[in-house]
Amino acid sequence: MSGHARIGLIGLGTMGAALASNIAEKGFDVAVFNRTTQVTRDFAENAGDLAPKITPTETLDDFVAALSSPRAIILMVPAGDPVDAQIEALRPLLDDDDLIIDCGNANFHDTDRRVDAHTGPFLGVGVSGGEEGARHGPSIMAGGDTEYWGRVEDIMTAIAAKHDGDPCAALMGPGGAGHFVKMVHNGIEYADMQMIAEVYGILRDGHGMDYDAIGDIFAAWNKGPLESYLIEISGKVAHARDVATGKPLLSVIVDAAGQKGTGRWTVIEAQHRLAPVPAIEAAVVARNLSARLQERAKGQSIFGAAPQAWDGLDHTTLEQGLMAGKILCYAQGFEMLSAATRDFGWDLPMARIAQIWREGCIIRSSMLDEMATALDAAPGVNLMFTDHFAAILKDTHGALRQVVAQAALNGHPVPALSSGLAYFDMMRTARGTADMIQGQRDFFGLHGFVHVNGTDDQHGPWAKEACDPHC
Ligand SMILES: NC(=O)C1=CN([C@@H]2O[C@H](COP(=O)(O)OP(=O)(O)OC[C@H]3O[C@@H](n4cnc5c(N)ncnc54)[C@H](OP(=O)(O)O)[C@@H]3O)[C@@H](O)[C@H]2O)C=CC1
Ligand SMILES: O=C(CO)[C@H](O)[C@H](O)COP(=O)(O)O
Repeated sequence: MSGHARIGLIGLGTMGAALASNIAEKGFDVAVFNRTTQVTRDFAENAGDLAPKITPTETLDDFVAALSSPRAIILMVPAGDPVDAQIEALRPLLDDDDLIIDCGNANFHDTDRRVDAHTGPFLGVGVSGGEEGARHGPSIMAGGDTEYWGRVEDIMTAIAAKHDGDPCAALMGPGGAGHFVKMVHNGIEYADMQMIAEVYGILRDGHGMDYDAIGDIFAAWNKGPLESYLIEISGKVAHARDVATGKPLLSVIVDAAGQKGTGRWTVIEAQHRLAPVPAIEAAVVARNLSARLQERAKGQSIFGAAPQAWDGLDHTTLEQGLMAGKILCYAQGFEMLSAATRDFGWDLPMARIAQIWREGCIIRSSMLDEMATALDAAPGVNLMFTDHFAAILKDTHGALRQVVAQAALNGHPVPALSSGLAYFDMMRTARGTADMIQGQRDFFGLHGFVHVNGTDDQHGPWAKEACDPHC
């Protein structure tokens, strides 16, 4: 038996409820189901004008029966076991050709596994934009077969954010490609957020500014080259007040960052791909360290507080330093996507990825439009070497250096900004210091090195002398 709803959605939490409303608002009939039935009832009751497009269901059988055939079902439940359990519960109720679409933040390895299991048509789709994005237009990164994407592309492009009319939704490639791109998006998100937090720390502890003044600076930067969602909300967060006490909100938030895993996955996967993403690594490490509240308090009691007040850097230097840092973390993210293209035989559409990140997602930024243009003009080139961004980095890396140097001299931890700078400096140093690493490796393990004359598998004098007492 098949019903009339064009698509189904399971999981009416923060994202699922917003996504279902978005789908209904765009004119598609949507059937919904939630593990806790009262949530479904509340959702339906509060649907207002959208109610005629929404079919609330209270059993999986009714949910499946409400869908038109071939069915398409979005899962918006926590990643991991809940997704497998939901698939297992659904498949016996479905026809062989019915499509399941996991729109949560799945680990792309899980998505690959689910596709390879061949239990039925499956798409792994990364969705970014938080609740607001899901409700009014997220960025959508899909992975799977072109045919399956084709079945729901009209819905996905209708609900997606638009940039000058261009939907921020696209098929990234087969299997886990969509969730891979979403994972890297989140890795960039971590680094971008961390860099902003580091500059906030300099303004608060170095310059001694109050929260409103810091909010004003972020608001001003949001009108310039740093214009982005994360800068915008950082200004709003700095201006916000705690409802209970009336104090600045930031002053009452414990400085221990949460994390659900996508940043960590990015870093682990980057190591497997030999893709250097030091700013993202630094951001993950910073979140881990932030959670060590007692140890940090102990450290302060032993060594004294680290952040020292100092005369400060002018705001333009901070703004430019943050610009350079931001470009370098996006460059690292795109390089990781290139590594996946190479290693997995995917053909990730770099410029298109930058395009679909221009609106809707958490890392949306005015720079992404320029990144899309730069990556389109120079396919396969590291973003930092493209004409446009190389020119900006030439103008701004000095500011980043000043920020990092002054922060270090005054005891302000700026791990992501300094990792960004180290990446920049390594990537602009033709002859680095790995000759010493190779010499050391050959000395203790006869691992061999490449001679500058081009001959490989060379050894130092210790090889011939079987490591006599002088070597
Ligand atoms: N929040 C965000 O900003 C974003 C989240 N995501 C991803 O979207 C997915 C959903 O996140 P979000 O909406 O925030 O989560 P919520 O916690 O708000 O909602 C989770 C939903 O999943 C249901 N659920 C939980 N566990 C199970 C289970 N074992 N079996 C079946 N249903 C279950 C819950 O039902 P019940 O009411 O019964 O508890 C609820 O409807 C996650 O993968 C998340 O990482 C992606 C982008 C942004
Ligand atoms: O995917 C998202 C944004 O793009 C989610 O909000 C995700 O939860 C953010 O990651 P974390 O919780 O680890 O900060």
